[in-house]
Amino acid sequence: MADQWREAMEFAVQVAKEAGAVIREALKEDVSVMLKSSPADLVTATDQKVEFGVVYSCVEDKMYTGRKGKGAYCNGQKLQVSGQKDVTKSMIITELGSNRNPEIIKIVLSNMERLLCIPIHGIRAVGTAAVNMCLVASGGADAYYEMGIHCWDMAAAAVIVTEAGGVVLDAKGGPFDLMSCRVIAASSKEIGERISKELQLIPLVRDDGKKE
Ligand SMILES: O=P([O-])([O-])O[C@@H]1[C@@H](O)[C@H](O)[C@@H](O)[C@H](O)[C@@H]1O
Ligand SMILES: [Mg+2]
Repeated sequence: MADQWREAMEFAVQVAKEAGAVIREALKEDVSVMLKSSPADLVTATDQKVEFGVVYSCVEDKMYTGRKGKGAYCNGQKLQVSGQKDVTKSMIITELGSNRNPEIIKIVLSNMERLLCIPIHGIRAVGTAAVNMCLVASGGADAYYEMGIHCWDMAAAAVIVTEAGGVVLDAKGGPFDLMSCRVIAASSKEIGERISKELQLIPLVRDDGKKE
């Protein structure tokens, strides 16, 4: 796993340099620094725009990478979303999340119920936002949505999804907002927007602390 992290680090440093970003010394240090500071994904932004993302799924030993305008890859193989547009044929990933407030749990479950009743084909939960989004990028699922996650959960994978031909949207529809703590990643705009119509929003505190 350390080798994979080093590879991710080297890729990150190389792309960041090309993008003219200032690289923090910590990024060049030992892999253990990264393991402490970034558990699942690694991302560097230029002018507040995400340029590239790396997600490493240690369970499967899969390294997902995506770079704006240059495509998305898994272990070197080009990624492409399923392209599914028909929500009734869609396999959707979501998570139960970590919030144990009974009112929030009710919303999470009722959102799943509404989607199942459209009907959609099925729902899966893999366990982590970053890998869920990469599954959409690789065509293994047609969409993923979640509310209550953070910018570090989705920044890297958002590039990977869009570079694989998918879309990232806000959970209420409209443009994706990295600081909003919610996302829909989909294989097509049609499926993403259809899902957003069914979702009751969960009250959240944004990552940047701004009011909605
Ligand atoms: O354990 P935690 O960091 O609060 O939160 C988890 C996230 O890290 C994960 O990416 C998300 O998809 C899960 O649903 C869960 O919420
Ligand atoms: Mg987390």
